[in-house]
Amino acid sequence: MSSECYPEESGIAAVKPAAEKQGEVAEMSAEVGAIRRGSPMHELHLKEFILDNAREAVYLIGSDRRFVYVNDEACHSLGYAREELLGKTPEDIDPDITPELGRWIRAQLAERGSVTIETRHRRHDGSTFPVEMQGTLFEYQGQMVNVAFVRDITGRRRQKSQLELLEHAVNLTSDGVFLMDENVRFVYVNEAACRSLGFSREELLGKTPPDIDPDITLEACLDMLHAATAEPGRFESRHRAKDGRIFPVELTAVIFEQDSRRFALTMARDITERKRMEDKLAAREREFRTLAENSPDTIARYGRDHRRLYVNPAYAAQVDSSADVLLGKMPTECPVYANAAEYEARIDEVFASGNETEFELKWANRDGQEVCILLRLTPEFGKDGEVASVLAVGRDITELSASRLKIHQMAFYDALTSLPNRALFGDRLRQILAEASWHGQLAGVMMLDLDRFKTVNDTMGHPAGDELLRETASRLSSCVRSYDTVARLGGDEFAILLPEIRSGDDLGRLAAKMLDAINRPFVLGDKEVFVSCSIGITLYPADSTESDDLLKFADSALYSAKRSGRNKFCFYSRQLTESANERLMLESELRRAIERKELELYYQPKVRLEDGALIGSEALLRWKHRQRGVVSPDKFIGIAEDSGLIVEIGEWVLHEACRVACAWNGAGKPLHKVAINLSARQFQTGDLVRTLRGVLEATGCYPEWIELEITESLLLDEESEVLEMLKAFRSLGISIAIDDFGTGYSALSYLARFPIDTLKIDQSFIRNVTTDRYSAELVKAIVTIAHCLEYQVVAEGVETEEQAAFLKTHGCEIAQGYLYGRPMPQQEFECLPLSFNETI
Ligand SMILES: Nc1nc2c(ncn2[C@@H]2O[C@@H]3COP(=O)(O)O[C@H]4[C@@H](O)[C@H](n5cnc6c(=O)[nH]c(N)nc65)O[C@@H]4COP(=O)(O)O[C@H]3[C@H]2O)c(=O)[nH]1
Repeated sequence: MSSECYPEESGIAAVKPAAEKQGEVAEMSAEVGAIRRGSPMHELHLKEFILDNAREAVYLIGSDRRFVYVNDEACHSLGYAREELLGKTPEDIDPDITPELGRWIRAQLAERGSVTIETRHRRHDGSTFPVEMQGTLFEYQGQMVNVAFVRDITGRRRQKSQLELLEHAVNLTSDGVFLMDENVRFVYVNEAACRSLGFSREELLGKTPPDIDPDITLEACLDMLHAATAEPGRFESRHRAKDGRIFPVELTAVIFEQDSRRFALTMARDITERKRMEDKLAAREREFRTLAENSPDTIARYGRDHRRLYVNPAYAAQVDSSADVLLGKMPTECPVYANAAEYEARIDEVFASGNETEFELKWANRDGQEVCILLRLTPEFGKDGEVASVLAVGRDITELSASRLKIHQMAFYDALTSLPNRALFGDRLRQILAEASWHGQLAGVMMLDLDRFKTVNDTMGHPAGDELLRETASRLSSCVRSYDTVARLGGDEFAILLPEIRSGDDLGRLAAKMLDAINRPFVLGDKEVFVSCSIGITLYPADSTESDDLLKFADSALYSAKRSGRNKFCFYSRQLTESANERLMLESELRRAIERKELELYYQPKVRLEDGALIGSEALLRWKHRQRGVVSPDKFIGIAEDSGLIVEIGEWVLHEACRVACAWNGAGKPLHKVAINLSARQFQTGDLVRTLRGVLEATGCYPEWIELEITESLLLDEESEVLEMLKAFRSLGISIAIDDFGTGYSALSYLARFPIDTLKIDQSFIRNVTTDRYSAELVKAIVTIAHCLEYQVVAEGVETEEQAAFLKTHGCEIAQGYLYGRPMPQQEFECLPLSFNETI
């Protein structure tokens, strides 16, 4: 809108009238006036014809501001009949003419003779449309006449707004837009083009590309314009800004024709930042190459198809190959890695996740040695943000891996047998219990130890002991399934973990199999050795769900197996635990029993069956506990043996028994032998002979006044040492009795080799001797064999006269049992008669 002729706020554009048109219209209007006032008819018709066929609407406005003439176009464009329009005023058809505008138009006409404005006209149906109205005022025959030519500018307005929209859009792009005519002069540039070069639009228009591009000539531009096809071309060049600054640009040019004229449209993008990034990338790539080529670590780059895109010299050297061979190959192709498939899977993983990962790659080198490489796979991202390649950096950790394995082996495996050790067993146990709990499965834990390991170790030496352990480990392992665990906990103690079992019976069967396996002879050096083992078994979850408890329970079951004669297996029961706790308590109290003088010896008479004479006694230990009362030896001797307290207690017993033997023997008195029980543990200290000698000396007891009672198992367990000690006792003049004969191995063969004087038939045979034929026959056989070997026979647990009579009849010399008296204190014993013939 031009502000020179109309107030801006009116919103109506005023346009200067063309001078020629002004003259023509004035003349025509004058003619119209003349016609009305009686000009010749043909002229009148001609002029009316011209006006009615004009493209513009024509209104002739009289001095009273009413239309005195309108042409056809005026009627047509407004939808009125001529009669309807004539007599109307401009305000009737123009909704925008306010009184103020009307005054302004009139003033313009009065002052300048003409006025052009853009306004709106309203049709008969009420719709409006934009128009350009040109009014001219002139005086005709003393009258002021105004003729208005009105043109519908709807199309022009639309075109204009489209152009404005286009311009706005072009200005929004950050790329510079240059439109060049056939002389490659800029005929249009957008704001971005001005901004990037620092020129105003006016400065740029009319310039040519060489004015802003130091790398191009006008001739080249013209050649391009005239030679180029309509296909857009893209190339890089440089632009020079108004201040002389030169910067890189990417140009996209397209040539087109319009109204037979050639134009070139060029879009220019400032690529300073991109170039900087590319330079930076190139520098980084150079840097990477220098580092990679000189790195002692192996470096390889992989594409999405697992094929190598790059390998550094260290890589080629390590696999003893060359880049030519390695490039383009996949890990599964070359070189042959043990876990190449995992390698490729890891590459896929990095491509998919975009995260780096690490793993150990193993392969055999040229010499067949296993090489271990720690590989780190790192994603390399492309411009699109996607992983473009994966970089694999490898470090040789063969030595580290070997020492790590060794440390692991040392920490979790037993060096001698290579079995898992206690720590690993504990770990696996916890893990298996967690799994068993999740899957609702049963599991078994066994504790096993060898019954005669100490003997082998002591008599055949440690190398033989080691061999025995190794062979035991191998036999046990061969008894179990691959997913069971056999561990060596220390010494001759083994533990077995058995997941996924069906029932306790499975464990029983397996334990029996293990007993058999260990019972087979072991060849140690050039000797054949027979060993047995004891096994304790506990069951998850029946016995406990806690790993520590299960170990403890298996241990107490093992103890129980040992107590019940060895070469056996035993299941854990709650009673076992309770008795174990009880044992622990008793053990601590037993330690104080001697100093508190709670121990006492009772004596049970031994009677010669032939004449009923009291010929001796057996010293039997009693513990008079402050709270518990008299504690039976069955309850505490075992504890004393296991804890080692038996050595001290045994010495006290020897002292006490010898002291009493002195009292009951001597001048004028018949011989009274006091039998003293010795436990196997006392033999193991090695000091027993010296101790006994010392006691005899200290008490003044004669060796023939005492007899030592040992069990058969002692003869089996500790063969050579025991034999030596027994010989020493014999040489001192002390007699030896085998206690509880018949309950153990009853292997008579060994008896002959030991210096034994007496066999004591176990009371279990005597109990039924008169009622059970088998017991009777057995007792008779024992008596016969004993006599053959020149041993004396003592029958234990004689409770009835019938039993005594049977024994007497069958040649048993001595009897002991409640029939003659229960074990009793010394004073009470001293009141016994010297012969039982009359009393019984
Ligand atoms: N039912 C029945 N039992 C009879 C009869 N006659 C004797 N007895 C019991 O049979 C056991 C015989 O002792 P033992 O076989 O040497 O078996 C002994 C022995 O092995 C051990 N013991 C006792 N005192 C000592 C000791 O001072 N040192 C060692 N190492 N062991 C001892 O304790 C075991 C048990 O001793 P006690 O309880 O005193 O039990 C004694 C005795 O009281 C009878 O007619 N009927």
